[in-house]
Amino acid sequence: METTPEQIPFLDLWEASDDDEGMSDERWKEACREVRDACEKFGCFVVRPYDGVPRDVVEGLFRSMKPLFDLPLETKKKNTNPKPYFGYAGDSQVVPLYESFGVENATDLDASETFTKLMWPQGNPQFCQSLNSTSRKLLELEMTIRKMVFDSFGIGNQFDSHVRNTNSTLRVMKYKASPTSETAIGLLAHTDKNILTILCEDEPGLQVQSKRGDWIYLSPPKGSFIVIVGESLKVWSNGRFHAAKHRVVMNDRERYSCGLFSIPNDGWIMEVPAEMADTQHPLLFKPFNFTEYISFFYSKVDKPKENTVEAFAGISVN
Ligand SMILES: O=C(O)CCC(=O)C(=O)O
Ligand SMILES: [Fe+2]
Repeated sequence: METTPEQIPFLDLWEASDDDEGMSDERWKEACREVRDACEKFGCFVVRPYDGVPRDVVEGLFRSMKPLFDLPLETKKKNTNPKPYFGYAGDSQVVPLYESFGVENATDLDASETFTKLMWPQGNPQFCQSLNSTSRKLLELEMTIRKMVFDSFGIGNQFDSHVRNTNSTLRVMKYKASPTSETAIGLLAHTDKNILTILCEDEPGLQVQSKRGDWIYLSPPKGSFIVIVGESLKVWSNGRFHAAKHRVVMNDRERYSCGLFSIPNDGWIMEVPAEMADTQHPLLFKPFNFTEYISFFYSKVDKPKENTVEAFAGISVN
């Protein structure tokens, strides 16, 4: 049977909004519905370029990423972090084309300066400025989308306390081109464990798996933002949202990307809000410590590869 190819939604969230006035109430409500719908159906959507994140901010970061990845390996390795993928990652046999740096709380100027100093002890103000401004702008976008999610369920009053229990990390990534004429895996299929991920890329390569199981190749217009629902938000939504599985597939061009990840604070006990469970939506997750879940995920204990959060904190409903 022929089926029509699925399309990841492209949202023009700021369509028809006045720069000074922002979004009208009406438009805000509509945007909340669009965001919720995309999170439920796909766990992923694209936000088209808009003035809130000026193009030159992210482009400035992309320009300084090549010199960053060209630094000597022993310098790059100075960016250490005990959490997997939060420091420098590279030189991996599993994903040989992939390399990345995580910068925790890069929205704080101090954190951006510390990272820059580690990489360029003589200083690199342009890089530091780009890293910090991009992180701030992407976090603003993340918070707007997160607020839309809360408002879409009528619990916008819980947004501030949620934000207080979260932090953010900026990750910059480089993927080498495929070494052969065939495509090659840049990053293995996975779901993100955090709340929301906002990605920017200079070349396409990201594929998202639909609920039906098809891999959808995303090739959004330059300057767009790809939003991915993480498992923490899926839990928060009591399973209404889909944490989209995604991967990177490389062709003959190298690729740079950066992502802003909103993340539960260490030790935070994550709980489904009471408003999200009712007779039609029985409670699917018991409260759990986010840090313990991450340790479980990366531990060697026998666990399912899929639906790991269900195995850790799921309540079975019959
Ligand atoms: O490089 C990308 O576009 C995807 C990166 C990603 O999925 C991740 O870091 O979790
Ligand atoms: Fe990811």
